[in-house]
Amino acid sequence: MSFSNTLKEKAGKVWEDCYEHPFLQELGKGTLEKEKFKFYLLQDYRYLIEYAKVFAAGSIKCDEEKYMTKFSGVQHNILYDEMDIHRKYMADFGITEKEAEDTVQSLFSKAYTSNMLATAYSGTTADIIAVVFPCAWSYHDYAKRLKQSYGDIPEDNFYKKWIDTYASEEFGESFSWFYEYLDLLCENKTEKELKKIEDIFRTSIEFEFLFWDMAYRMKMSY
Ligand SMILES: Cc1ncc(C[n+]2csc(CCO)c2C)c(N)n1
Repeated sequence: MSFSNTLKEKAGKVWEDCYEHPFLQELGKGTLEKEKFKFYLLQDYRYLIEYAKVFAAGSIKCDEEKYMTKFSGVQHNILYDEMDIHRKYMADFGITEKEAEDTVQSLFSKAYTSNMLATAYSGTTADIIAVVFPCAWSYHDYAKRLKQSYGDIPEDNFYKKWIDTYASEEFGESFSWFYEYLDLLCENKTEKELKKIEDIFRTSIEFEFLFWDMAYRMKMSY
């Protein structure tokens, strides 16, 4: 198994704790309270703006033209495609773009994106891939498993679009270069350096747990 593929196992229990979180399980069943999803949506919209900046940093630090294009492509996809899912759900809720832009980032979300941006500014391209990797990989993994657990998501599940988008093969393809590029960058790293990459990866998935939990409890702060 390649180094990148081992990271999920190495991250340990927290990966499964996210999947088992009531926010995701209720989303799969379609029973999640809409107020909770609305809270998530607005926080996630703000989160994605900060997250997109991490890819710009990746692009600046990247020496290979091929991957530089990939970094800037993901930034574009976040701002246009991914945030479009949010805009569609926001329209259902009657939320204006101005309201979304004016949303204050919660304490947990700020901590998460500050950690990502600190890594992006001070780290290497391998560190940058490691810090964003769990976001894409875990969403794809969880959405696919929700589909398996709850069967094909029925039309009347309000969260169908969300689940189907992240579970799609197209979405899986969009970040397959994370595995390839991280493995390439890690080829000659020492044990100590690899351990650092594992720590960065695990910290992000731990923040993912806090993000689900924050949304479920609709908590802005401690
Ligand atoms: C808190 C939070 N974590 C992860 C994602 C998922 N996500 C964000 S950008 C992107 C595409 C490229 O990595 C994906 C899958 C999210 N929306 N919100």
